[in-house]
Amino acid sequence: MDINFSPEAFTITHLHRCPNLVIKSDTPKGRGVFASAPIPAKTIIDVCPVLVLGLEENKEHIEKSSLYHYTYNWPIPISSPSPSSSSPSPSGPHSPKTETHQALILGLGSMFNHSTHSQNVVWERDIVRQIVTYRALRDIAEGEELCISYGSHLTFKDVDAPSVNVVDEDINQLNQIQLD
Ligand SMILES: C[S@@+](CC[C@H](N)C(=O)[O-])C[C@H]1O[C@@H](n2cnc3c(N)ncnc32)[C@H](O)[C@@H]1O
Repeated sequence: MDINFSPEAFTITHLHRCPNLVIKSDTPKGRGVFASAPIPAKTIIDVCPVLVLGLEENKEHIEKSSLYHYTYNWPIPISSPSPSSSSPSPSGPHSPKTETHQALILGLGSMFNHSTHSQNVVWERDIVRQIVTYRALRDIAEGEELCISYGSHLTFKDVDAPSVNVVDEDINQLNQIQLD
């Protein structure tokens, strides 16, 4: 049977993965992605498909499993309220409303560790295609770890963080992971 690969027949997402990468195990952050050769700024590191989770399955199953540490916020556009609704949107009348789901990022996306001060990889979500593209933020030297930012609410103790006395409030902040 012939399959029609013309652009009109499918939504095509072109994939790229930078070849200059290795995974190192047993680092202080667990496994991590490292450069096996220099990577110039703006290089596409990986294009990763995502698995968007339902709110219920995330709460009932994923949050209770080790997959919890591999999920990231994923905004889903929701339909706007009826024009007769009297309550204005807090972010303005024309802002699209979203519902925050969680998504499991496939490919290398789930292997990038967090760095607050040495982040060298940025990511971009494509909500419609359900893709995250990772790019080098600057030139990355051979041997350097490739790190993204998970944001400020971490679920673990950041091994890169300067050693200060952690107060209770800081510990409370370690209870949620999010990318933005
Ligand atoms: C998405 S996974 C990253 C891959 C993971 N290191 C592995 O071995 O599968 C997120 C987990 O990596 C670890 N991690 C990431 N960044 C870290 C950091 N800065 N300090 C300590 N642990 C980190 C934490 O255990 C976190 O829950």
